[in-house]
Amino acid sequence: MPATQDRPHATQLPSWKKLSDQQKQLSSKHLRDLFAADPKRFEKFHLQFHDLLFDFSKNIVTEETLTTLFALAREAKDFKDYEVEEARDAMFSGEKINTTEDRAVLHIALRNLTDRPINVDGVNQTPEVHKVLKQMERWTEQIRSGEWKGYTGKTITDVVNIGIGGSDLGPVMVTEALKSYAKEGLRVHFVSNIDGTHLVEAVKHLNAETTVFIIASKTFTTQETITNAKSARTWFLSFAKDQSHVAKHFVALSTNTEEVTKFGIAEENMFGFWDWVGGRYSLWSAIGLSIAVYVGFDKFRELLQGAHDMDEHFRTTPLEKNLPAVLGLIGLWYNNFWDAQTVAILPYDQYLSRFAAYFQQGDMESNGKSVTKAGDKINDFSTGPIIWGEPGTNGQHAFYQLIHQGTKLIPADFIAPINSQNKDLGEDDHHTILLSNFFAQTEALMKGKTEEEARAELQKSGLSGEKLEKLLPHKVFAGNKPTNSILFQKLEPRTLGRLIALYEHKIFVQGAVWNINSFDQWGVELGKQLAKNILPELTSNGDISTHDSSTNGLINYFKAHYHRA
Ligand SMILES: O=P(O)(O)OC[C@H]1O[C@@H](O)[C@H](O)[C@@H](O)[C@@H]1O
Repeated sequence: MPATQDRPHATQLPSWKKLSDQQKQLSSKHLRDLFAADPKRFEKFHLQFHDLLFDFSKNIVTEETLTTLFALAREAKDFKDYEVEEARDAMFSGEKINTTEDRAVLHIALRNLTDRPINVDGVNQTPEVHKVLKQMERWTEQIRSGEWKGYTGKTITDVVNIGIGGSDLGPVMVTEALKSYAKEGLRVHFVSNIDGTHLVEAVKHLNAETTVFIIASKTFTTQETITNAKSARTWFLSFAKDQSHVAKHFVALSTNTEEVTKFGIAEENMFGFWDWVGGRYSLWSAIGLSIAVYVGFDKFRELLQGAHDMDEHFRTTPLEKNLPAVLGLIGLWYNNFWDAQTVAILPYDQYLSRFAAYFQQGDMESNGKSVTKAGDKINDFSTGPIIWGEPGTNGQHAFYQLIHQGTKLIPADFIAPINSQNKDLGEDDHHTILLSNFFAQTEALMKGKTEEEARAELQKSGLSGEKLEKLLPHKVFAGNKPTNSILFQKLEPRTLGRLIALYEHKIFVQGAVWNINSFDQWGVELGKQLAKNILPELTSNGDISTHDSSTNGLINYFKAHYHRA
C-alpha cells in the first residue's frame, strides 16, 4: 500500500468490535463483584517499575479486556503500516513521525545521557544535546555560586522565566515539585500571561541589580513572550539605565538564533535546542534552565535520568508489562467504550500541585485532534480526553462530590508518595492522614455504598419512617468508579522524571492507536491569526463592522470604554 494511503480507523479493527461487546457485558457488572470473584485481583493487575507501583486493579477490566486492548494496539496501523510498538520504535530512531511539520520527535534524546547515537537525517544529535547540557551546567553553577554578577557587582538572587505554554508549564510544574531541593536565597518566578498584571506582580518586589531574566521561547516569535520580554527589559533599564547591562541580565532559550540576537541577547547567552523538541515536551531541553538553576544541575541530571529510565522501559518492554502502554490502553478503554470525556489527575502531594495543569497541555495539545495522520476526518470515535485535577485532599472538599454521585463517569489517577519530605510537624502525622484519604477515596469510588448499607446506617443514627426514606436515595453511592493508583517512594528528581515520562508515553500510545499526529498543534493557530487582525482595530478610529454582530458589538463596547493610560 502506498505510504500516503490511510489505514482503517481503529473502529474497524476486529479488537475494537470485541471491546465493544465486552463493554456491554461488563456494564452489568460491578467492580465489587470483580473483586469478590478474584481475591488475586491486585496481584494480577499491578506493575512495578523501580520505585513506582502502578495498581490498575480498580478498573472495570478483566484479563480478557486487557488482552483485547493489547491486541488492538497490535492491530492499529498508521499510514506507514506501523502498529503501536513500531511507531514507538520509529520515534526512538529519529524518524520524522511528526508528519505535518516534517519533524522527528526526540524528547527522548534530551535525556539520553549515554553516548547512544540518535540520528536525524543521518546526523547524530547526541553530541549536540550533551554540549548544551554542559553549557547549562556551567551557567547554572555560575549563578548558584555567585560567580555571575549583576551590573553593580552583586550576586543574583532572583531568576524570572518568561515563556508560555511548553516554555513555561514544565519549569513551573517541576520547580514546584522539587521545591524542597531549592538553593536557599535563590528564587525563581514565572511570567507567562500577556496580561501585564503577571509581569508587574512578578517584578514588583525584585531588585534589578540581582535579577536575571530567562527568555524562553522555542520560536522566539510568540507574541506573549516577546511582549513580556520587551517590557521586562524596559523595567530593567529603568534601573540600570545602560543598554550594555542587558547582557548580564537576559539570557535566551530558543531554536531561533536570528530572532534572539535581534532582540539584543548575545549568542553566547543563548541556550539552543532543536526543531525535533516539541514545546510541550521541552522541559528536558534548555527550556529546563530555570529548573537546573533552582535545584542544581545534579538534580536536573537526575530528573533526566529518571525520564531515561522510563524511556528504556517503554522502548524495550512488551505491552503487557509496559506501564505507559497499560495506562494508555486503560484510558482509551474508558474514552472510547465508556464515553468518558475526562480524566482527573489527583496527586496526593502538594509538591505536584501543577502536575495536572502541566498535562493539560501535554495531553490535550497532543491528542486533541480530529483527523487521522493522513488527514481523514474522524467522526466515528473520540480522541484525547479532557485532563483536569487538583491535589488531594483539596479536591475532596471541592469537586469529588460529582465524581462520587454525579451522572458522569470520571476515571481518575491517584498519585502519592509513600514517604513525605516533610515530617514531624507536631502532634499529628500529616502524611498518614493524607494517605488514609487517598486509600479511602479509591476504595469508596470503587465500592460505593448500597441502599441496604445506607439504610442500616441511617437506622443506626436513629432515623426511621418517611424521614429515612426521603433521605435514603441521597445517601447511596453507586460506586463502580474506576481509578488507577500510583505510589512511589518519595518525590525525588529521578522519580519525578519517571512519572512525567510515564504520562508522556501514555499520550503517545493513545495517539498511535487513534492514528493521529500527537506532535503538531495547528488548532492553536486560528485564534492567534484573528487576534492579529483585531489588534489594530482596537486602536483605530470609529466603530468596527467587519465581524459578526457579537464580535463587532464586543469590540465596539470595549473601544467606547477603554482608557490606555
Ligand atoms: O516556545 P514558544 O515558541 O514561545 O511557544 C510556546 C507555546 O506556543 C503555543 O502556541 C503552542 O501551542 C505551544 O505548543 C508552545 O509551547
